[in-house]
Amino acid sequence: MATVLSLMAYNYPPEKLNVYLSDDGGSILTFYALWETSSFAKHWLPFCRRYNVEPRSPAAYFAESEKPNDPRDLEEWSFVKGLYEGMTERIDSVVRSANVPEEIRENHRGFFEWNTGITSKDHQPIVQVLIHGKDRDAVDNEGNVLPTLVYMAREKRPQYHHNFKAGAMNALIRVSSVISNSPIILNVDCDMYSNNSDAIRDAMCFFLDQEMGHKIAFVQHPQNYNNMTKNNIYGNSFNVLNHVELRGFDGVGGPLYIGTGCFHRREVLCGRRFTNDYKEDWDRGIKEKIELSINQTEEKAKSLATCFCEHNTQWGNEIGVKYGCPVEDVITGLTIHCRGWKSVCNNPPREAFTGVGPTTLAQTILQHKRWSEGYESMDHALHVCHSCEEYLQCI
Ligand SMILES: O=c1ccn([C@@H]2O[C@H](COP(=O)(O)OP(=O)(O)O[C@H]3O[C@H](CO)[C@@H](O)[C@H](O)[C@H]3O)[C@@H](O)[C@H]2O)c(=O)[nH]1
Ligand SMILES: [Mn+2]
Repeated sequence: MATVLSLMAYNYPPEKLNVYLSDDGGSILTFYALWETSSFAKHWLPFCRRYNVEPRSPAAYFAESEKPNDPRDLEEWSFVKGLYEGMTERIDSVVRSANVPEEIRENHRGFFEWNTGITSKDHQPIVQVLIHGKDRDAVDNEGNVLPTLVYMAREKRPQYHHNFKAGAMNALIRVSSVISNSPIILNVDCDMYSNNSDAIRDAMCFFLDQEMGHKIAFVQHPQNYNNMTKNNIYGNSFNVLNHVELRGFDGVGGPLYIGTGCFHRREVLCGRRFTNDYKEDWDRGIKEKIELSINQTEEKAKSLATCFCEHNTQWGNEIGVKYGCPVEDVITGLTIHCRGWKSVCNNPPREAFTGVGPTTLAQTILQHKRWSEGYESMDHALHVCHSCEEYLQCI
């Protein structure tokens, strides 16, 4: 939930921010935690703005920040810290008992989705708009608009292949297209958080650049970790990758997509090829006039998160994140480059994203096995693609 709060608290107009949590486990516990988070956000966001808080993950901030000296600041700091600890204690206790009590379930209609005894591998699509930015009552404790906040769990059925993270990302692209449809999509893995509240503004500078902006498909940030061991004996902090290779890719039109901390143009992710006269439609977001009620929007979104909706379509192939490869991110980035686009690696002095990476030998081996298998399967796929071969030869 700290990830979600760090993203909701970006230094960016809240009416333009829409945060989606994709829960591939389809768990009522995650839904409960997000429902709690939506209330805490009403205190956290104004607090972040007033005190220019960094980082905006409350877990990271309270773990590293010093108590303020000014008594009035201290009072507010302690109040918000208390609210955060209260929330995490309630969530931990519900998770320990693996049950959301009836008196809590009555507070939000979203809990009804779990009334039929669903399991993580067999359930209907769930989309719940917890905060709707256009709702006049959806304001923080200072009366400011809140970002839209959506919970989603795509449909899972044992007889349908779910395509792992790529499948989840594609469902997210479709669901968000009927709720916000913003031209830029940022994806952040659940084990990372935003560490720099200006990261959206920074990334937008690349997309809006008068000379180069129209050529840029995505802005990728390095994957930094804050849990590395002192001697970093398995090399998991990826110093060479983050500080040399990612930048070095500039020579061939920019880095590949590495799965998290990446801002994409929606249209490009959905398969658009580059043309020199390309112009972004910055007003493409859902317009107020044609807006449906929250219920209608949720129903429409659910229909786009079913197992069946990708049947006989190009999703996972020509449209969206690619299927069939354990490194779905890298192959998707390559495909985008092959369609003529460029990308940018941005590594601001205050790291834009950070999170947890592998620290033990077992975790390291598991990750490298997955990546090696991914690169190997990609190698086969790319030999049939002429423009990819050209790009690879440049590398
Ligand atoms: O069936 C799945 C599997 C994973 N995920 C999500 O995918 C993300 C990444 O998964 P994680 O287990 O953290 O994988 P890593 O090994 O850390 O993944 C690295 O390698 C992947 C493949 O190259 C990239 O997608 C990741 O961004 C990159 O951090 C997480 O947010 C998961 O919730 C799903 O939504 N559905
Ligand atoms: Mn990870």
